[in-house]
Amino acid sequence: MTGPYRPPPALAARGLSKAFAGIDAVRDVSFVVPTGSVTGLLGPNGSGKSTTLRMLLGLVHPDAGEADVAGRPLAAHDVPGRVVGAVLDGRGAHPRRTARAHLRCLAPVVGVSDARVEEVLALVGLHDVAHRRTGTYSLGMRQRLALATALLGDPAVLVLDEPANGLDPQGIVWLRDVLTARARSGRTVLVSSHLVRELEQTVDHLVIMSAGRVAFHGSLAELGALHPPRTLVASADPAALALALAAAGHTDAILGADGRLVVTGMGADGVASVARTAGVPVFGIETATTDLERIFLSMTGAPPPVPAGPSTGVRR
Ligand SMILES: Nc1ncnc2c1ncn2[C@@H]1O[C@H](COP(=O)(O)OP(=O)(O)OP(=O)(O)O)[C@@H](O)[C@H]1O
Repeated sequence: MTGPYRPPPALAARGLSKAFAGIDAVRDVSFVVPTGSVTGLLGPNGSGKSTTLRMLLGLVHPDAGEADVAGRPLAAHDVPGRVVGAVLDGRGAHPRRTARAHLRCLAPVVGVSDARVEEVLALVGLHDVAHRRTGTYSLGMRQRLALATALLGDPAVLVLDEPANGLDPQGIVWLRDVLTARARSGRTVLVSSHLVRELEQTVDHLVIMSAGRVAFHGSLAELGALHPPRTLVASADPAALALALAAAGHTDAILGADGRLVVTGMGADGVASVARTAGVPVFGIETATTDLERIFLSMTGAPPPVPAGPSTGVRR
């Protein structure tokens, strides 16, 4: 019996490895990027994100492993530029060329017209400055132009390496909207960052890399399930409460540094009910939702990020 047709994943990495001068940059990396998702590739600097993206795009030859885009190697597609668009760094346009001329040059390569050039210029907010030479552009403007270049062929898959670099807070919100709109229309985005906050409101799937390996791969819900929320309870008698919880079959409670009992895997209502039944007074109870940044740091051993500056850490 055959089941319903399932499209291949938008991107698939199978056992990708790469060493430079004998030092592993990426080791046995496997993951899939589901079609229609915004998938975040998250990892500290030097964890192997760029090398992985370049292997997926056929720009770096892996020492071992294979990469597929929409079910086959990118080179096996007739017009690769219509299948995948990439932003690997903010450079790429000749500084003496205008943004419009740069895109018009590339349009025939991916088989689109000048009208599409105007469309992507408008989409990335560069229409009014498209006549200027790109050498006069700010880093954020160059990022927008790089995104316009990647979008030119309206590809099914977008691969973006740290696209938020150089964008101001409004730019990051704008980028987030562009990426989620692509996913809503059934296309796919793989976007890398070393900053959790840049991605956490945008992605539905995550690949977390640490020291060249995959530390986690799955949906945000699956990540959350690995790290259940904790309930913090201020009680006159935390020891009695811990005993009451244990008697109720719940043993995962420890005394926190601030004197509160930290109960993992049981919600505030449940803890309150046990406390009430046991007659243990409780004078404060709160749920500590597991934030993505804490999980990321625990998985990668990355140093805490610098406090959010003007171009990072934007929340809507
Ligand atoms: N062409 C290269 N030659 C030598 N070493 C390289 C090369 N490209 C990457 N590396 C090394 O491989 C490791 C992984 O680098 P990579 O750029 O893939 O990581 P990354 O997670 O993208 O980091 P970043 O966010 O800093 O770009 C690093 O130690 C890097 O120095």
